Formats: sequence, structure tokens, C-alpha cells
Amino acid sequence: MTHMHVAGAIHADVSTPGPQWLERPSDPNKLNSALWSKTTERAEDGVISTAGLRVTDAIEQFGSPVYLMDEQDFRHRAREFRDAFEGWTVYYAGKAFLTRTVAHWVDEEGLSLDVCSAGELATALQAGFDPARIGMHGNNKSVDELATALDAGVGRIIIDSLDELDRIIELCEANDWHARVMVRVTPGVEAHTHEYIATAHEDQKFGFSITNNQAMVAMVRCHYDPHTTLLGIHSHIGSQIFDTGGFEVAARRTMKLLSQFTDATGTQLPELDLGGGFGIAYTSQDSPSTPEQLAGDLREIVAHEARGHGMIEPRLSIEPGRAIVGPAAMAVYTVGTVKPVDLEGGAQRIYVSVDGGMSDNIRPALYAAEYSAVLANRCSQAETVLCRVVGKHCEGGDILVHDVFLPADVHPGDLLAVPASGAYSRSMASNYNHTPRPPVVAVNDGVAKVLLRRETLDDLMALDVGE
Ligand SMILES: Cc1ncc(COP(=O)(O)O)c(C=O)c1O
Ligand SMILES: N[C@@H](CCCC[NH3+])C(=O)O
Repeated sequence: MTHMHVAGAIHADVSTPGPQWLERPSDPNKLNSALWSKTTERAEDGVISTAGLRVTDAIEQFGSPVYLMDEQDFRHRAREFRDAFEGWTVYYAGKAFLTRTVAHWVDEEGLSLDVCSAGELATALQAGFDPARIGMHGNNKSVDELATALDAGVGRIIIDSLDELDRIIELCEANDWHARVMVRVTPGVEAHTHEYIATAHEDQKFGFSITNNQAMVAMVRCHYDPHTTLLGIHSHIGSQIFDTGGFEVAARRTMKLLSQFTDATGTQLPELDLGGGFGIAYTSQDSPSTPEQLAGDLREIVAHEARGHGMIEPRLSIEPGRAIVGPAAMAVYTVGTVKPVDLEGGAQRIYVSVDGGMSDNIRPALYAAEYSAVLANRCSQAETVLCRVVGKHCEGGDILVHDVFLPADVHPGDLLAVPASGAYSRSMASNYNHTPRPPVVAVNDGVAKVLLRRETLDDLMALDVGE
């Protein structure tokens, strides 16, 4: 393949073929609407904007890199879940991304909130989120975390071990508290996602196994203990899942467990939580279901199982995180270097280094997650070349986008935007290489509001209290 020689940066006349699914875009300036927030568009002068804020202005005002979050997009997706799952309770999974402002959006759109740490709980409580609509997760909640949750009166604690149950009972006894609990079970599903984010097979850390009877043991203890009210059971099969078959198996096994519990105790538990995990589009190869499709499928499965077991349908809940916040934000980076590297067979790979990387998005390094990127500050009529977008960290695996076609004239100073960066990017960000984490700026109708400010070197040095 040949392409233009440009500005001394790229001298490749052969680029690597890339993965099979990756198509050379017929027009690299056109945004694939499936990947971007609803108000993201490219102006005639080539600059991309979200909710009216141009990325060039955003970088000038807030620095680079920056996450830009489309508030209306977030709210719209939250409402879509709420409406599609009417009659169910939708818990927004705060681990995907949570700030006090986000907690307000969740509240205003009528969703409940799933938190899984003291930090997420504090954020929700400081935002004034109704504790009764908070569910507390975690496979190793500390005594302090449990005490804070119980004292605040959270609506439910999702129990993950008998040790945790012991701690809850002790705390309730000592403080005259009462705990509303669910038992997290492992339905033994092999979800089709990366091994690290699949959570329903037997050999992993979350939940009580159904097959070895641990789930039933925990449920019976919670049911009969005077300090706890057992609301039902919880199952989360994993994250970034497209195939509803996994949820179907989970629903079948959890409904069977509920029915067995009724046989054993004479009580039908009122609730079943099927967790989150609904996949989103990061690249053109992903085609997620809509909330309506998911709701339709899940309703049908649960109704079918209830009929089969002669049960009343339990109250249902879900916990989407990524599917609400993921598509709402893009990450914007500045290109620092462009470098062709020769590969075997005469091919070349173009390495485009940006001013962020694995510290603001660990997902490619951790899960081999695929992303895409576009030139964000201008249009280009140059031919496209296959590039790899890499970060600035001292790590060979510091890759943000493994394979993407970018215009061959991409050069230092250009801006690249990475869509679908709202979930698990900032929330999993680190200070690796003493890198301050970028800010998250919400945009609504042209008005920008900083949700999380940029960290500074002073923030980092403040932690270093030694000599
Ligand atoms: C218990 C639980 N609920 C909900 C979620 C949210 O998942 P997702 O963001 O994929 O919807 C997770 C994360 O995987 C989880 O562990
Ligand atoms: N952090 C994961 C999702 C799992 C998180 C919750 N169990 C990701 O980025 O895909």
C-alpha cells in the first residue's frame, strides 16, 4: 500500500494490514455516530465538539489531555434504561465513573445507585443521595465500610462471604442496627468477555457458588438471623457482554435457586438482581443491544422461568454502569511524536505518541481492550495509514489504540479524540510515573463544568511526606 509522504514525519510506503475487522474508513473525517456521544459533531473547519464545546477550546481552557463528558448523553442513556426497565429498579454502577455531580444526575433521572467502596459511598452520601436507594457491593468490605453503610441506612448490602455476614451481624448486635441484604451468587456462567471481567464462572473471587450449596447456606443464615432481612439474590456475570445468552443462563439458575429456597423455607424472596455488564461500542466491530432489546429479552426469560417454577415473578433490578456513562465521554490527547517502525516483511507501523496513556486508560493494557481514535482538531484529505496510538509512559504495553487508520499527515500538536472513554478510564486512572490525572469536564449546551479537576504535581508531592 502506498501513501503520501508528509511533513517529514512518516516515510512509510507499506503499512501493516491490521486486524481483519478493521476497515479503512472511506472518509476518515466522518464520525461513526455509534461510537460518539449524541451531541458530538465535526464542524466545517474540522474541529470536533461535544455539546457545543470545541475540543481546541477545551484543551486551551483545561489543558491536555482532558475527558469531555456530555451531560445530556449521560442523562438520556440513564432515562433509556429507566424507561425500558419500567417496573424494575435500575442501579447506576458508580464504579464506572462517579462524582457528586454524577450522583445528582443519577438521582434526577430517577435511578438508584450501586457503590462498592467507602469512597464511592462517601461521594453518594455527600451528594445527598437517598441512602435507601443505595446498594453496597464489595467482596471484602471492611468493618468501617460496613459500619458507615449500616449507619447511613443503605437500602441493601450485597453480601459476598460468610465472614462479611459475621461482621454485619456483630455490627448490628453492637449498635442496634438492622441490615437489609442480598446474597451474591455465582451462577456458573462462562460469559463471553475478557477473563478478568467475567465474574460468574466458578473459579473467581466473587459471590457464593450455587453448585456447592454455599449460596443456599448463606441465604438460609441471612433469612433466619434476626439482624438481617434477606431481600433476594444477586448475580453479575461480567462486563462488556453482548450475548444475552449469559444472562439467560444466569436467570435460569438464579430463579431455580429462589424456587429451591421457597421449597426449603416456605418463603418466596421478593427480589432478583441480574447485575450489569451490558456492552457498548468502542470500535466499529461492536454492535450493542439497546436497553429496549435487553429489557425485552430479560423480561421474557424471567417470566418464562417464573411460570416454569410456579412462582410469582420477583421484583427485578439491574446495575448498568458502562452502558450509561461509557459513550457519554471522549478523551482528548495531544500528539507529541509520530514514528514509523519497520516490521518483518517490509511493512511499517506508525507509532503516534500522545500526552496520556495507561495512567488515564488502563483498559487496553489490562484487558487488551480495543478503542478507536480520530483526528479532532482538523479535517485531513491525506491518505490514511494504519497507526498505533501509544502513551508517554515507561512501559512497552502503554497502548491506547492498537490499530486505527489515521490520516498520514498526523503530526505533533494535532489533537486525537478517543470515543467511549466515560467508563472505567478516569475511574481506573493511576499516577503511574508520577503522572497527574486529567480533569473530567462536563458539557451541557455549550456550558462547561469541571467535575474533577486536573491533579497537579503539588497534589502528588503532598503525598510524599518523607524527607
Ligand atoms: C456487581 C456489579 N454490578 C454492576 C457492574 C457494572 O458493570 P458494567 O459497567 O459493565 O455495566 C459491575 C462491574 O462489572 C459489578 O461488578
Ligand atoms: N473495569 C472493568 C469492568 C469491570 C468492573 C466491575 N466489576 C472494565 O473496564 O471493563
